Amino acid sequence: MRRNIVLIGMMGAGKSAVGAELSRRLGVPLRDTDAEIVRAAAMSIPEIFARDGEAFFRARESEVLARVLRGDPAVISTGGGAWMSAGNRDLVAASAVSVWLNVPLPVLWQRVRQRPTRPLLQTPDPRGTLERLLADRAPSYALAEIVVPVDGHASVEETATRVLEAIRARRPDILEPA
Ligand SMILES: Nc1ncnc2c1ncn2[C@@H]1O[C@H](COP(=O)(O)OP(=O)(O)O)[C@@H](O)[C@H]1O
Ligand SMILES: O=C(O)C1=C[C@@H](OP(=O)(O)O)[C@@H](O)[C@H](O)C1
Ligand SMILES: [Mg+2]
Repeated sequence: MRRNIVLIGMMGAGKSAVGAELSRRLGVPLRDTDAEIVRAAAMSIPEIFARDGEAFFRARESEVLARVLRGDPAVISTGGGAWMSAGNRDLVAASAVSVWLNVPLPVLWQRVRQRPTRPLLQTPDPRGTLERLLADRAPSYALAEIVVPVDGHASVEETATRVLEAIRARRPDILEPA
């Protein structure tokens, strides 16, 4: 593989799960920015948000993203907010292909509703919050180099196949051996 593959999209889009499947298939490491932040801080994401705030988390996220982009080609699963920073988008564009997993709101909601792991959804109306975040972020996500629409029926494996097909169609160079 000749370039990093960076998965972007909303909470629950499948960036972590599909990223893991892609890394297995491609035989390259998976770098999940949330997991790297949690490991370095030795705290969970809700703990980091509660103790240090979102701005602190975003700063660590940008540092981790820059570091993993400099490494050997990998599949990089970002957190849903990473793509909202223009600086992060520019960094990704310089050394990676960006792939938006575009998942409809009802599917996202089904996946994230029971989980206390996403501090941004700890609101009185988490579905409304998710809907507003999607509306705010979709125009930025649409700037991704590759957009993969994912419906609620596609498994993680099928979604990984769709991603590889989309990359082969748009950027066949990327999947050649480095
Ligand atoms: N295509 C899919 N089909 C079924 N379940 C999925 C799919 N993608 C993700 N999931 C499940 O949805 C949940 C959220 O996925 P995750 O990979 O953590 O999303 P993200 O990292 O984008 O927030 C996980 O429980 C995951 O197993
Ligand atoms: O959308 C966001 O702003 C966030 C998404 C989360 O990652 P996932 O997209 O992997 O859930 C995590 O980075 C944090 O809770 C903030
Ligand atoms: Mg994730």
